[in-house]
Amino acid sequence: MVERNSEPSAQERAGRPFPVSWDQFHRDCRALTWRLNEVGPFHAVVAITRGGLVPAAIVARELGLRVIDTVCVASYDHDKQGDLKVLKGISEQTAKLGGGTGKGLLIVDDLVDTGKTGKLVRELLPDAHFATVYAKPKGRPLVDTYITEVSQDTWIFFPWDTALSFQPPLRDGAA
Ligand SMILES: O=P(O)(O)OC[C@H]1O[C@H](OP(=O)(O)OP(=O)(O)O)[C@H](O)[C@@H]1O
Ligand SMILES: Nc1nc2[nH]cnc2c(=O)[nH]1
Ligand SMILES: [Mg+2]
Repeated sequence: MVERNSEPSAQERAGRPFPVSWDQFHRDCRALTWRLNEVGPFHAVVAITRGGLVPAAIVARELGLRVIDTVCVASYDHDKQGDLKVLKGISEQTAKLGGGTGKGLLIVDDLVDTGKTGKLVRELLPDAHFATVYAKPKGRPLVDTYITEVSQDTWIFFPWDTALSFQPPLRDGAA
């Protein structure tokens, strides 16, 4: 565990682990697309980096969309949330497709937690449709479409951040 000072990280505060496999993530992204298919059509997908890139690729593939842009945001340093910074906004071409307000654009992220990232991107593109795969209660009101809600004290472990590892048997003190 990376610990930089004595303050507990967001991950430690969350406590309840929710590991997601590639298979599960793919299934959840497909389920998200089923819902989005009823809402569209969309002109383009806007992925919130970096976590939004993976679901954005799957959703774009399923919806037949080939224009994919990014809003690049830096906030959590591993698992501690600092000030939000927009490192890159959408291109002029994508902004035009969204009529300046994001209408007809589909913003995709892996999850909303506190909602800070979602709020910032919604301010940039108020009329866009915002979809995430997972949602925690604080951020949920910001999202138009999501698949699975988890409690606020859950920490989601994504497959690109994790690896298979040995677990000791319950008898030997495993949690
Ligand atoms: O609702 P919030 O409390 O703002 O948290 C949600 C954001 O946190 C994670 O991204 P992170 O900032 O960790 O960066 P990453 O996508 O580059 O991993 C996640 O991918 C969301 O974008
Ligand atoms: N991986 C991961 N990143 C997050 N960023 C904010 N909340 C979470 C979470 O539950 N899991
Ligand atoms: Mg992110």
